This record gives sequence, C-alpha cells and structure tokens, in this order.
Amino acid sequence: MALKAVSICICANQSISHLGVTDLGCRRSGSVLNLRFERKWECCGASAQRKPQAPVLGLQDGSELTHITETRGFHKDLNSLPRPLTAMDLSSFPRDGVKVRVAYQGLSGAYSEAAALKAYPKCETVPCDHYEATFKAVELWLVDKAVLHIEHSVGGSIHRNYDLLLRHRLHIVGEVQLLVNHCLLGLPGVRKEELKRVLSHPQALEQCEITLNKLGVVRVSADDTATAAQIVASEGLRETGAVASARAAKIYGLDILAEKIQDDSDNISRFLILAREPIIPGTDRPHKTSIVFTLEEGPGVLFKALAVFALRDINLSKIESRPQRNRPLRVVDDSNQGSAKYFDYLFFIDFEASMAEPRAQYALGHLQLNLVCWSVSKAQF
Ligand SMILES: O=C(O)C(=O)C[C@]1(C(=O)O)C=C[C@@H](O)C=C1
Repeated sequence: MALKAVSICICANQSISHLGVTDLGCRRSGSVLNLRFERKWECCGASAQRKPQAPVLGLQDGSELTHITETRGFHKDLNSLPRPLTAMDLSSFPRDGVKVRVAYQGLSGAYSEAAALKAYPKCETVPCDHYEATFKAVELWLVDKAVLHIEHSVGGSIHRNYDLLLRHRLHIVGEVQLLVNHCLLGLPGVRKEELKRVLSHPQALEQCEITLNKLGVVRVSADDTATAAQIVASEGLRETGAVASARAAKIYGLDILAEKIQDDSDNISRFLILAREPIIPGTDRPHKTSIVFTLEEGPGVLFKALAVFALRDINLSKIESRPQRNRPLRVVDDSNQGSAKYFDYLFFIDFEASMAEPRAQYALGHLQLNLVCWSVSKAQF
C-alpha cells in the first residue's frame, strides 16, 4: 500500500471563535451549569486574521477542524500564535483579582472536582451536568479551564471523551492523576447490612465490585458519585447507599459506612486540563505532547509510524485508537458474502518530549513524510 505524504498540522495555530457574554445561551439550573447549545458564533478579530489557508477538515457534526500547514520547522508561525499562557495564567492565584474558574462534570464532591482542585487549589469550581457542557463553558468564556476524565487504571480509556476532544477546539494544557478512594455512604445511623441498593457512577460501581458483591446489593447508576450521595441525602433513602468520596459524605451530611472499598488499592483516574489557548512548549521541565493522526491501510504502517519515536528514543506514554467518525466504514466487497469491511482509525499518541526539542520536531517531520496525519495538539504536563 502506497503511503501518502501530507502535512502535519498543529492545533496551537487554530483560530478561536467565541460568543459575546450577552449572547450566551446558558442558564443555571440549581448549582449545575446547563448550556443550551445555541450557535450564535461571533468571531473575534484576532481569530478572523488567523483564518487558515490550509485545508479544513469537516467533522461529522458539521463543525470544522481548522489547521495550518507546517512544511519545515514546527515553530515557523510562532508570531501568529495566540498569546501563550503565562505562569500566572496557570497558577491558582487570582488574575486581576479574579479566581481561575474550572468547569467539571458532576456535582460538588465529584472526583472531577477534586481533580480541578488538585490542579488549581484556589480555583472556583463550576459544576456542569455533562462533559459537553464543560467544553462549551470554556468555549463561551464562562470559565477558564475544564477538567476531562480521560483514563482510569481499572476501566481504561474514556472513549467518549477522546471523541469530544476532536469535536471541540480546546487545547490540552495539563494533566492530573488522582488516587480515587471510594467510600460507602449512607444516611446517618444506617448500617451497611441494611442497604438493599447502592447508587453511583457506573465506573465507580465497577471499581468496587468485590465489596458490592459481598453486600449483595442492587447497583443503580447515577451521573456521578456526588449526585448519588446527593440523591440518598435529599430523598432520605435509608435502604440505599452511595459510592462516593469522603468529601461528598461531608458535603451531603452522610455517614461513611466503609472506606477504601475499591477492588484495586491503586485506583487512579487521569484527567486532562483543557483551555482555549495552548501552552508554548519549553525545555524547562519534562513535557508530554499529544498527537492524533490517521494512517493509510497497509502492512506495517503503524509500526513505521511508531518507529519515528523509537528511533529518537522518545517514550510513548499512551496509545489509543478510535474509529474515524466521518469515514466510519470501508466496504471492500459489497457482495455481502462475508466480505471484509474496515473501519478507518484515528490514533491518539502521548509522547514524552516537548515540541521545543529538536528530536520531537524531527520525529513529527518524519511522520509527516510518511503518513496521512492531521491535528497535532500539545499537552504540557
Ligand atoms: O463521579 C465522579 O465523581 C466523577 O468524577 C466521574 C468519574 C468518571 O468519570 O468515571 C471519575 C472518576 C472515578 O473513577 C469515577 C467516576
């Protein structure tokens, strides 16, 4: 199979559209941010100037992924890049007297909120009813950052959130790893033997399988662990427990009936921090870079793609593949007699090097020579 040479594109050069504050189609329902996705886009001047000349890839939902072609180095267009985030932007200290606002999925007491507070200890956390809303909250300038659960040490990758990364134009600017210690919560005075049901996020229920099997309870899924605790407390459910954090117990006035009930003591969740603007990579500290690309079909093509990193001693910390949604299925033979059908895949790779390092630039240049590759985004961890 012939390899097709195309350009590698860098998300750092993407333009940003935003809504004026008065145009926001949003409302607060309770304490959770609930966005009505009205699309009254208004381009800021700077982004209009940065309109790319390079091809624009249409995504399945009709939105466009814009990118700018780089032919030689990866920093050729630095002058036209958006303003880099400064150390001040990334700190938890107030900017102009205003706290960093971080959107997360769930209610107060959810692990996503704990991840936001680990990244920015003095931030103002903004609960959202679903992950899509956290992206929108950043895009609409309601908040500065969003936390996105991307992987768990037991459950693996959160595939839907990989897909959301492509559907939106936010940049990965950091990573948080959180040790998730689940507790069994109940109304004050309730004993765990009295529980008939346990409510929680499906992932949390899965992570506590052994304890829940021993208790012989029915599992009921909730949007997040904190919502589970809130339901038990607000509805006074004596026979229903919740799997949630110790912090959720405190917030919703529940008793901790058992601690550290997860099957695996190293129960780690990995979250990404997303922002409107990218970080300009340096060499001052260890960095990670995230890229996503497609490959032409053929033997050894993925091997060759990965070799560009191995040849330069660059460690890959994560590989994930997802079906390419705008080219989902290739039918080789339509006779319907057991003919082969292929998905086209997108490959997501995290590698441990900064784009300021020549070896990383050469590796992506090498990839560019050999592969169909698009959308390189940067994650500075
Ligand atoms: O329910 C929460 O508290 C969350 O933050 C969600 C979530 C998830 O996305 O899977 C996060 C980490 C835990 O592993 C369990 C649940």
